[in-house]
Amino acid sequence: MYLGIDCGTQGTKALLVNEKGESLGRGYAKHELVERSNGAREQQPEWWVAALKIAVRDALQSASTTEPVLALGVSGQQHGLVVLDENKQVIRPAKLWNDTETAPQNSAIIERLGGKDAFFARFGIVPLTGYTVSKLLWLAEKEPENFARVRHILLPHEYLNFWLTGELRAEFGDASGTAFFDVRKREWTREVLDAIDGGTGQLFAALPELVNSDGIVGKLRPEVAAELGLSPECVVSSGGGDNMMGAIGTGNVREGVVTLSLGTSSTVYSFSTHPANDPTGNVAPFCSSSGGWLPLVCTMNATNVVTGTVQLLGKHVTDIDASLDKTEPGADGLVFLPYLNGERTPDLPDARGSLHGISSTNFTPDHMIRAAVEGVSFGILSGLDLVLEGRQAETIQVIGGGARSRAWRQLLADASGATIQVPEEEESGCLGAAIQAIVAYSATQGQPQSFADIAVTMVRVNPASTCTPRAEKRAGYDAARAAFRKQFAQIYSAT
Ligand SMILES: Nc1ncnc2c1ncn2[C@@H]1O[C@H](COP(=O)(O)OP(=O)(O)O)[C@@H](O)[C@H]1O
Ligand SMILES: O=C(CO)[C@@H](O)[C@H](O)COP(=O)(O)O
Repeated sequence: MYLGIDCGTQGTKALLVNEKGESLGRGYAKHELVERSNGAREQQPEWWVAALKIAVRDALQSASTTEPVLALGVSGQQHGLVVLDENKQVIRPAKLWNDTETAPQNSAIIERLGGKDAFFARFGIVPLTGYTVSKLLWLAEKEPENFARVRHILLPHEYLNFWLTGELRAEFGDASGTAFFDVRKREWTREVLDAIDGGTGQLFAALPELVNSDGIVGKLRPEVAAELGLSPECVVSSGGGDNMMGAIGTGNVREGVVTLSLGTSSTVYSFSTHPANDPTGNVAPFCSSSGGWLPLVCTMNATNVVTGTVQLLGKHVTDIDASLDKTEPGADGLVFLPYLNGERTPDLPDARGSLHGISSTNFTPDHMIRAAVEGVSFGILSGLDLVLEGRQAETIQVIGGGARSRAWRQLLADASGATIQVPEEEESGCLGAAIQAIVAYSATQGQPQSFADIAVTMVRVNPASTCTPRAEKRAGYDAARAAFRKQFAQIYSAT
């Protein structure tokens, strides 16, 4: 059997599968998250390791078979910065993808490279707040002693691969989210790092070697294998960013498939054979982890806003369906701009959330919950329009914790006009990582299999979760989206 591990923002999941795509066991452990009012969002890499151990242990204990795990793959939250010293020890907590404390450094690095247009022309990407590059400049400015000690730069999934195998390696999909990577040439860019370390070469020398998305990083360290209850012969694939692995796990390895994730972040993406060409940076031109590219829009506020709202009102996420069922599109005029953590798309790292249009008829918990769900959904549906360049999606694969809400899925169907499907295996990041492990393992056996072939066998839709769009609701959602855009423009058009 094969193991997929997904280190998300809120927790780490592990999934055991066979080559038919049947899940054989699973485990989960939560992470702590340090959030400060200045926008800092940090985690200790050792927390991910601790959660991985619990998740893998529980997956193995719950497994219906004792077959050996032949290969594993790791999916990880994108963009986080892990820095190691000369002894390969972690120097400080990782700043995460949703850290907005580094917004000034993001602007500064763009200016140092000649502005947004010049950055895009040279490297095919425009750094947004949250990408890895600004975290390095922040470290240089705010913690020069720590900066001087940096000898290795890793992303979260690469750190876990390092812990598992002892090898320092990177992979194209996750590397493309650093903004010190040329997404067109698929190689590291020294120029961007020179603008941070003054050309000493310190940072460029700290970059790991890149391996192909179907390649392997190594085998498990014997002591790690013993601790996890796995064989030291277990192969570790290159792994990748959680969106790249979610793409594989939803069959988004060919053009025409659309995936929308409702996790801590909300993301929407669709496989492409060429890099996205958006000089505004709104559509991220990331590489996929199955050989091509993955144009992607990410918003920083998703289930945190909805979960926070229901909890504030003394309710539970399972109450969302009832609130959506009891209220109509537009929440009777209540508009929730959901930028509690600042925002990445639109590019407003210092924004904050706000409620508008409160009246005596809509000032109820149900309307408040609908307004929160609509605020998050309208933001990511605008992202969908950007990724598809205005084309209508026929079906969308929805994943992440929010996909569990039947009424939220129906809202997405009604507002987008697309049929919403949920994969049979809900943990798409884990499944994608396991599929990648199978691809990598098959190559070591001299019988290489392709991502597309395996996805056809292993990725299935759960028909019971499908939601088809209701034409009679479309006008209400179009009006609600227009009201949302108008409110947004009133506040932010001058910025
Ligand atoms: N039925 C539900 N409806 C809406 N949100 C839910 C539901 N179940 C779980 N969630 C939310 O999903 C989030 C976790 O999603 P997940 O995709 O696992 O996040 P991440 O990968 O960022 O760690 C939590 O905020 C949780 O409250
Ligand atoms: O920054 C991005 C995408 O570019 C985020 O999607 C992170 O990869 C975090 O993912 P989740 O924890 O929400 O799954």
